[in-house]
Amino acid sequence: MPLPTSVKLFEMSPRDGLQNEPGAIVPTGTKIALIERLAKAGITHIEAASFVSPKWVPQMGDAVEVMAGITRQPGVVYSALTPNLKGLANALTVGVEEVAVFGAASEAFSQKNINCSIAESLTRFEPVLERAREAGVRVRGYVSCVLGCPYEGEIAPAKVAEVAKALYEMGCYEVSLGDTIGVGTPLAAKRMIETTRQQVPIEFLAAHFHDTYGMALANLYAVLEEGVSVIDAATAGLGGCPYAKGASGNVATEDVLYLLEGLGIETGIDLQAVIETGYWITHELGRKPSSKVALAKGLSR
Ligand SMILES: CC(C)(COP(=O)([O-])OP(=O)([O-])OC[C@H]1O[C@@H](n2cnc3c(N)ncnc32)[C@H](O)[C@@H]1OP(=O)([O-])[O-])[C@@H](O)C(=O)NCCC(=O)NCCSC(=O)C[C@@](C)(O)CC(=O)[O-]
Repeated sequence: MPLPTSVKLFEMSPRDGLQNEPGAIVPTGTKIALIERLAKAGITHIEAASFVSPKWVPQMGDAVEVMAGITRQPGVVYSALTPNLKGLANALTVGVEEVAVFGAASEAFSQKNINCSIAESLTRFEPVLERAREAGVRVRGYVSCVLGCPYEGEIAPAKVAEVAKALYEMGCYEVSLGDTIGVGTPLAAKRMIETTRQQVPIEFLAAHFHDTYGMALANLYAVLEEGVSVIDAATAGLGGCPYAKGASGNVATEDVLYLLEGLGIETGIDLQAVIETGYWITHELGRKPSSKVALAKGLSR
């Protein structure tokens, strides 16, 4: 299949990037400033917060304040995770226009992450989608562990396809496929997409790859060749997974943009502005970006 001519980049750093940040809670003002910088760099889809239990994920405990505090730019979608009706109700109080539900292709991961089985999670999501529809809010769906699970090991592509199909048929406008612990390789990624696209049209699938084994860019190239045109990424490669030792964050936005620019694929995003944002947020967190492109290019000023 020819490569897509344009790609929608879904920025994950304020949510997936910061949710596992160890140590002190990142100040609300820093989260808001990050989101505003990302929008200024030309990113049009930003996962800004997570309305989950603060007991489970303390870093996301200020979701209401973050969403309410952003100066919203026209044309930018600020999305948030909502695992259940309580999360959605909280999100609606601050006028979200898009939310996401998140399931898994692994039973064990589903239990660890959201305290229920895959089947129970799908039953739980149904009223969330119904209520969101009534409120005019779009819902994205996630499937975790699509290329491997920290507890179950290999995951069958057919199981990924089954969960993705359930989310799509429930009304998710897009289903993002997460290599949560970054264990995938290009052939496995290709096979997983080949199987899943038989159940969900390719234009409704997104790739959400973590870079633990340094394979994320290779995996992305493999699925671009399959026709995937939505990529999730986190500026500076922020993030990790509490359930997988040594797991690193999402593939870095800077690295994805450099790859796409090299392939002549449009994103409308200013790479240098993202690099500067990556240096700024990692400085706030007391470290350096993990993006190779950011480290190679450095700061222009
Ligand atoms: C889903 C639950 C809530 C179930 O957790 P539970 O304990 O089974 O829920 P519950 O309904 O029994 O409620 C227990 C308590 O939590 C409260 N509660 C219940 N819901 C909410 C809510 N929405 N917001 C705030 N509070 C909530 C509820 O009110 C109650 O409070 P208490 O009476 O004890 O004081 C919990 O397991 C949870 O919050 N899990 C979130 C885990 C998480 O955020 N993981 C990271 C995101 S997923 C991810 O990163 C993967 C992804 C998407 O990036 C893709 C990839 O890479 O694979």
